[in-house]
Amino acid sequence: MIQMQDVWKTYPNGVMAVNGISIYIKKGEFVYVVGPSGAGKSTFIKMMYREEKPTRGEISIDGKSLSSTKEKHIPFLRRKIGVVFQDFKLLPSLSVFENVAFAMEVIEESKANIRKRVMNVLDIVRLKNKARFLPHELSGGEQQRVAIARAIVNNPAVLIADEPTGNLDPETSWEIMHILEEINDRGTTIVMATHNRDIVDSMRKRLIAIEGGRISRDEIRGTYSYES
Ligand SMILES: Nc1ncnc2c1ncn2[C@@H]1O[C@H](COP(=O)(O)OP(=O)(O)OP(=O)(O)O)[C@@H](O)[C@H]1O
Repeated sequence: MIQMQDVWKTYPNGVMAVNGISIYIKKGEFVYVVGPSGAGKSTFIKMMYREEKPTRGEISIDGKSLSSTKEKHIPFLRRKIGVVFQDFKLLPSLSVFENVAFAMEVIEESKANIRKRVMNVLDIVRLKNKARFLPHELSGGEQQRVAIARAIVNNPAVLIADEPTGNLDPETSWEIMHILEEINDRGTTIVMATHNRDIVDSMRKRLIAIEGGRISRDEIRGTYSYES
């Protein structure tokens, strides 16, 4: 599903953020990415959705190489990948429904089908009853649930989450995790960078630890064990 072969990333300012990472993530896996601040976690996952390009090495998603994908085909590739951020990134003047519909691939879709699909994903994140609300009328956890709905509306093969619980209290973080687990149960591969020790240690999943831009641990049901 996701393959990286000896991937390196040096930023233009000379910072060597990722230094020779090779991994294979299978379809349907749930993978935590942990490590100290500045270890290279965000850079590692940004390269998966082509927000950053590797300086060296090969990345492929679903057998398709990211480096040989032409710029004009990047949007098609991105549709295979949904992304969720720590700070939600919702459009403030659009309702919950519109935020999700806006992200939907709508070529040759009837209005009724768009509505059906949007309401279906709002149901998955348990926000059907708030479809008309604006983002500022929602709690942080609800906003993150909208962001998750938006990320899965095109039915991506992979959902990438960069510290999705970073701005949320523990109880709300757990709600988000249960939703991500449900989405994973439906077959979506999930890669999640996190500093949340409790979650990692309770929901034991594959764990990739990054330190100094390299993989320091790759465990089937790993524990956090970092100073956070
Ligand atoms: N756009 C950029 N330009 C230059 N350097 C960058 C850029 N983005 C990140 N870096 C540097 O690359 C290194 C790795 O950063 P990255 O954001 O990948 O770490 P991280 O593990 O996600 O950290 P955190 O847990 O604090 O989010 C850091 O030294 C950081 O300062």
